[in-house]
Amino acid sequence: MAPLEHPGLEAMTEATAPACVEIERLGRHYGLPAKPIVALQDVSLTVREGEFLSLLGPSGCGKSTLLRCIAGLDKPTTGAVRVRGKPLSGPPAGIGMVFQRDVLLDWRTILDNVLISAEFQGRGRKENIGRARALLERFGLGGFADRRPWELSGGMRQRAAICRALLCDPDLLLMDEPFGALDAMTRDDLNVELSRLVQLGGRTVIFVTHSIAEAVYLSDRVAVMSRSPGRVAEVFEIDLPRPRPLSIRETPEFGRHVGQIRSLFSRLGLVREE
Ligand SMILES: Nc1ncnc2c1ncn2[C@@H]1O[C@H](COP(=O)(O)OP(=O)(O)OP(=O)(O)O)[C@@H](O)[C@H]1O
Repeated sequence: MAPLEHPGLEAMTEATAPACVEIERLGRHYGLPAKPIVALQDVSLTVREGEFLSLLGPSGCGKSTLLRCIAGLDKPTTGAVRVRGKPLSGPPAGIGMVFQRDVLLDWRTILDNVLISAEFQGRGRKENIGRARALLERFGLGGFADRRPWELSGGMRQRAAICRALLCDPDLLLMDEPFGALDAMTRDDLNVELSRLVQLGGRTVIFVTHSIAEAVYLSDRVAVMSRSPGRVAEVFEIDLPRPRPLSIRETPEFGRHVGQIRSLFSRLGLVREE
């Protein structure tokens, strides 16, 4: 069974770690060339190995489009994405993806839903059962392996979706607003679990969210996107120490990061100040 951790990378600093994802002057237009919908324009960004980067911005600014381009599920109109130096021509090897909705198959057990990613990658089911069970255990679903998705709460289903994404030990994890539909307590719970996972090893994570506090809590850097057309307006370093207990959200340093980002939101006209 492959280890759940990625030892080694944690010692690297942001400056010394090699680039994992390089986005260069990326543009994505939809619709007719005569009347295009410009979802993204001139986006350049580098995400380093082992880094947790959040894409933060209002609805419709192109966060999901950018994530799909990185996942090789959508093709840029202009510019390029390289993963570990290679230009994309489809989903790159070694990625895991978690979507806004859990997309579990109702007719399969939770264990079999988790094992789907091994099946997709042509890996043996039997060889991966132990790892799938270990992941379910770690995410508090040990007793639910034989249940069907409709027997679980929204938070439990999303946990199962995360286990599925982690099964093949991806070194690049792409998460498209995975906790957006959850209640605040479940969201806090999963934020803590994800933060622990990041702490364990040097997995690179790109995480889409609408929530400033969630982005600050989880990330090493936060890229704030502006709307129409979607661009990266500014990238913020979050130098809060890890591990990060939830109580870090009550510290002045946390408040300072949130305040800086909120003030950019305000300057960009993304929030209304009464
Ligand atoms: N397949 C598509 N065809 C046409 N337009 C699209 C398509 N996908 C996205 N768009 C448009 O591109 C823009 C960016 O959409 P996208 O879903 O990437 O935004 P988002 O920031 O992820 O939004 P949300 O936070 O609401 O999920 C929107 O104007 C959307 O209507």
